[in-house]
This record gives sequence, C-alpha cells and structure tokens, in this order.
Amino acid sequence: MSPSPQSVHVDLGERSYDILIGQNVLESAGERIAALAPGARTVVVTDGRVARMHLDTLEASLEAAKIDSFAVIVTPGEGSKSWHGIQTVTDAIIGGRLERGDLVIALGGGVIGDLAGFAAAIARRGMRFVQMPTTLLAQVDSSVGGKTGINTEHGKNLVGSFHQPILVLADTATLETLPDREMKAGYAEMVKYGLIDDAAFFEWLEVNAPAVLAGEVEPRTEAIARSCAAKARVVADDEREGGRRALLNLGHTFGHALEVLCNYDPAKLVHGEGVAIGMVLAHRFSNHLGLCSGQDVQRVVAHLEGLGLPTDIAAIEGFNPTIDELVDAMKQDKKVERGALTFILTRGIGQSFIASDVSEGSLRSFLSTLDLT
Ligand SMILES: NC(=O)c1ccc[n+]([C@@H]2O[C@H](COP(=O)([O-])OP(=O)(O)OC[C@H]3O[C@@H](n4cnc5c(N)ncnc54)[C@H](O)[C@@H]3O)[C@@H](O)[C@H]2O)c1
Ligand SMILES: O=C(O)C(=O)C[C@@H](O)[C@H](O)[C@H](O)COP(=O)(O)O
Ligand SMILES: [Zn+2]
Repeated sequence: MSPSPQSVHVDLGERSYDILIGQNVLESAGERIAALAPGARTVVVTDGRVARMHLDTLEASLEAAKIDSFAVIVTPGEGSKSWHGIQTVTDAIIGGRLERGDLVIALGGGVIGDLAGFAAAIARRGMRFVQMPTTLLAQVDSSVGGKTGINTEHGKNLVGSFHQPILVLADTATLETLPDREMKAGYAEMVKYGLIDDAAFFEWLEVNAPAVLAGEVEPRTEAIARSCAAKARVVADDEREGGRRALLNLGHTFGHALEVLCNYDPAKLVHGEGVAIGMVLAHRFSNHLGLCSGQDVQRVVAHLEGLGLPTDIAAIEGFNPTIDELVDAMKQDKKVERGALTFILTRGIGQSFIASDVSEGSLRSFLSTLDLT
C-alpha cells in the first residue's frame, strides 16, 4: 500500500484544482476521473518513450473505471511542440469524435503537457484536461499553472494560451524510469523557487538535493509538494502574468535564447539545463549591475555544479553564439514591452525581482564579460 498522496490546491475560483503527488497515483487515475468527469471519454496524449513505460498502467486504470479512451502517441522532444504536433493532436481529438465535454489527458513531460493542454484549449473551442506529469520538471513546474503552447520558427512558446487543468496527478513512481540527466534538468526548475523568494527552501535543498535526485521517496515528495505550493501561490495571485508571475521566468530570458540557438537539440541542451545556465547568468548579470554579491553568485554556481548541472554557455558542446545572436533571440521574449527587455534579476538568494528598466547597452556590456565570440 502506498501512503496517501500529498495534496496541493491551486486556488483560482471556478478554475481551482488539486495537485496530487504520490507513489503510484496513476493507478487511481480512472476512479478519480470518473468522479470528476462522469461519463466523459478520454484521449491520452503521450510520447513514444513514455508510452512504452507508463501508458499500460494508465490504460488499465481507465479501463477498470469503464472509461472509454484512446491514445495519441507523438515523437519525444521539442519537435512535437509545433504546428505539426498541434495538428496531429487536434485531428485525433476531432477525428475520434470527442465532444466538448470529453477529456484530454497529458501523460508525459513538459512537452506533452504544453502540447496537450494547448490542444485542449482550442479543440472544440475548449475541452477539459488533466495533467499526469512523468518528469521531475513537469511535476514541479509545467503541469501547474495553465501555461500551454507550442514553439514556432521565431522562438520558444510563442503561440499558446492560458488553460488550467482540472486535476494534476503526479505519480512519483514514474520518475524511477527517468534518465539522470532529465532528473537534474527538472531539478533546475525546483531550485528556482528557492532562488526566487525562498532562501530557506534553497538552504534545505543544499542539504537534501542528493536525496531528492537519488529518488528517496520522502524528501523527493516533500520537495515536489513545496515546489507545487510555491507555484500555486504565484499563479493564484497572478494567473495571466500581469505582474508577479513573471518571477517564475527567472533564468528563462537567457535559457530560452540558448534553447532556440541550439535548435532545441537535446544532445546540446534541454530546457531545464537552459534554465540552470540562465539562472546563473541572471545572478551574474545582477552582480555586474552591482545588485547581488559575488558570494551569492558563487553559492548558486557551486550548488548547481556540484549536482552536475551546466552553469555557463561554454559548457554547451560545440556552441559558440555571438552577442548579437543572443540579444536578437532574447528580443522574442514575451516579457518584452515596447521593444524593451524585462529581466528577472536578484539582490541575493531568494530576493529576485522584475526589472523592466534594463537597457540593451547594459545587457551587451554584461555579455561582453562572458567568454563569447
Ligand atoms: N507550461 C509551463 O509552465 C512550463 C514550465 C516549464 C517547462 N515547460 C516546458 O516543458 C518542456 C520541458 O519539459 P521536460 O523537461 O519534461 O521535457 P520532455 O517532455 O521533452 O521530457 C524529457 C524526456 O524525458 C522522457 N520522459 C518523460 N517521462 C519519462 C519517464 N517517466 N521515464 C523515462 N523517460 C521519460 C520524454 O520522452 C523526453 O524524451 C519545455 O518545452 C518547456 O518549455 C513548460
Ligand atoms: O509558469 C510560468 O509562468 C513559468 O514561467 C514557468 C517556466 O518554467 C516555463 O518554462 C514557462 O513555459 C515559460 O513561460 P514563457 O511565458 O516564458 O514561455
Ligand atoms: Zn521553465
């Protein structure tokens, strides 16, 4: 018997929902969905790798609850977060004659959650969906908060919508099959919450990160639940990123630019690694601007490096962007206002803030201190 799952509530009025975190919660998916959406048919959107490992468990649970379902299986990786991917999923929904009242299930990492969530937002002008995250990154971040969407040839996450799930079922047992590199990449989004506004969580992670990454059930479940609670608080306060939610973008202005310039090639960089490098650059940039001490920068670098995460651009194999390329890619960021970049900067660990008055000149001056061509 697995212990009862931990529960975090996302308080959004009529769009409120629960996040259930625990070992083997996927086995209870059918009964939970039957209770939440009685009579609904379901489509499970997943990728080929996750399907091989975890689709059977979900399908058995749906079948036991007498829920009619079929699966759409896309290719793993960012390439599926695309116009082609969204066409595949929406065609399957419409072709499968799902009705507006039926349900889309995202079983997988952040790519699947973003893709399936966006498909649910637009198919039949809006269907309900459930997130069943299977990567650490998706369990601590992407399955919560309702940002859904795809990449376009111009950049990352440029087309999408805010569409909240009705339930998040985070089965921590699925992480047992997750490769070590993906586990670490997800950890970057977890430590982000400490760096944003919770120095005590950062300190806790400095002690407990090895146990979390090694898969010790208790500290890992606690770390996931604390991360979800942190995100839930921000999202409840500012669902559509009118203000404070932008803090969740710490490291992302740099990180997304790196992902785009690496052509989303997972051999070079995955999202969480881009965020790790981006968070270090955000701290270094803050230090360059006289906002954050060198000691705090070193503490962040030491923590991430100690866990085997990349912390600078030079760590990306065969990648030598110019300053112009980086600045140009950053200008597609959705936080840009009237052409000006917004950064999440920091005064120290757990003291991040939104800076919309950063000049391109000071960014270029900072980038020129890095070892770039
Ligand atoms: N919507 C949001 O708020 C939000 C937040 C953070 C990140 N994101 C997005 O999420 C994406 C990154 O998510 P990700 O890191 O989960 O990547 P991903 O979905 O590509 O998954 C990473 C890899 O792990 C595999 N995988 C997934 N679960 C597995 C398991 N249990 N066992 C073995 N292999 C497994 C996948 O097949 C894939 O190859 C990016 O596109 C990013 O932009 C969105
Ligand atoms: O939920 C949010 O808000 C975030 O910013 C979480 C990020 O980790 C995530 O990568 C998000 O997709 C980035 O958002 P974007 O608006 O910069 O595309
Ligand atoms: Zn992210």
